[in-house]
Amino acid sequence: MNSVFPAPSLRTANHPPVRSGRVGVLIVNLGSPDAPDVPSVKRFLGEFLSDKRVIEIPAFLWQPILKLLILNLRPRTTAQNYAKVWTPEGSPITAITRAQATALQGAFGPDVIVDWAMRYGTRSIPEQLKALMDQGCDRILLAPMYPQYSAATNATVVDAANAAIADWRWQPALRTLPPYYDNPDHIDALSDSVRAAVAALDFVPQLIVTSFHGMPQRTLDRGDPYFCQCQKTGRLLQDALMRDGLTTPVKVTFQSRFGRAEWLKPYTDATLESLADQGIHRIAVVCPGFAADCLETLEEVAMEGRETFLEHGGTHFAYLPCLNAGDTGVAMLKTLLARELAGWV
Ligand SMILES: C=CC1=C(C)c2cc3[nH]c(cc4nc(cc5[nH]c(cc1n2)c(C)c5CCC(=O)O)C(CCC(=O)O)=C4C)c(C)c3C=C
Ligand SMILES: [Fe+2]
Ligand SMILES: [Fe+2]
Repeated sequence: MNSVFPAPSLRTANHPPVRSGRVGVLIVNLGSPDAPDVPSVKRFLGEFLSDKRVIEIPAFLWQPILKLLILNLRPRTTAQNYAKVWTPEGSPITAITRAQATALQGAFGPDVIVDWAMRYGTRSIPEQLKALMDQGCDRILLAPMYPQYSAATNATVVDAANAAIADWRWQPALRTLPPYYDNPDHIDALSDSVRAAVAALDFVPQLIVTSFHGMPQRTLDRGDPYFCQCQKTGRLLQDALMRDGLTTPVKVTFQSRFGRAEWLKPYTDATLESLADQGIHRIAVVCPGFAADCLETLEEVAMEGRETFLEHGGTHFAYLPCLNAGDTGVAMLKTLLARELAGWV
């Protein structure tokens, strides 16, 4: 067989110069507008909310609502909210995702390039996949920064990557980091970070509220595992905190409801309104569904959530940050990613 393949003409052909043999790791998060202003937010929301994985309503019904109503009304408020959390390095989620990739650069050896991309907005998945391929990465590990799987987050990252390489002649081999909601390294990192943050407070919380991003209830009915994975993260976090001597109860809630349909319950805002009536006046809130702090955690929970709780009889509120690019979070990501790179490096 070897003597007839490849054909002699191909054996002697001059191949254009190519680089190969390296491995890429692409950290991916959701994305942000380029600036906290109305045109940028409109562009960002236009792309994000046109994704059929995010809004599961037929386009002929949804697009008129999006274009005529949502994109004319929502960007003003959303831009004001972004302005409250914007940093000199840009949107928090962008700055933190960049810092995570920087911290992981070199962690897997000289032939593994760690890069980052956003599913929506600037620094797109197609651009960064191309950049990795141009640097010789013919094997790429996609790493969606979502601990719990949902079609609206993880699946759309894989869709975008597959669409990006669909017309390439030489495609890289792709792997995907699985959801890590119950991974012991993740749970330990969460538990360590929550314990350290609680120990640094000047009050003793009666309850730890975990606030996960919400999803429409019908996504659960249709088989999305997100709700159950959030519940399991909450339960395992409770167990790990108990094991390590913090007996404060943990409650799972869901934030960021969008639209009028029923979303996963209990809602974070309604919970914060009702806790004081149940005798709970001192709480710590943490968002274990987010690998990086962002608009939803910093504005909606740490700012608005605090106000809601204090206005409804609460006396002490602490927001505990996400794992972000801190040592604990980066060490955890390094362990998880190294496991997925097995056989490649
Ligand atoms: C962590 C997982 C996330 C899930 C699940 C999710 C589902 C989901 N989100 C919307 C609508 C919006 N989300 C918005 C912001 C936003 N969402 C996530 C993550 C998840 N979303 C993040 C990390 C962010 C913040 C991005 C940032 O720039 O900081 C927004 C924009 C803000 C606003 O206008 O309120 C919308 C809208 C839906 C409909 C949905 C599930 C189907
Ligand atoms: Fe969202
Ligand atoms: Fe929100």
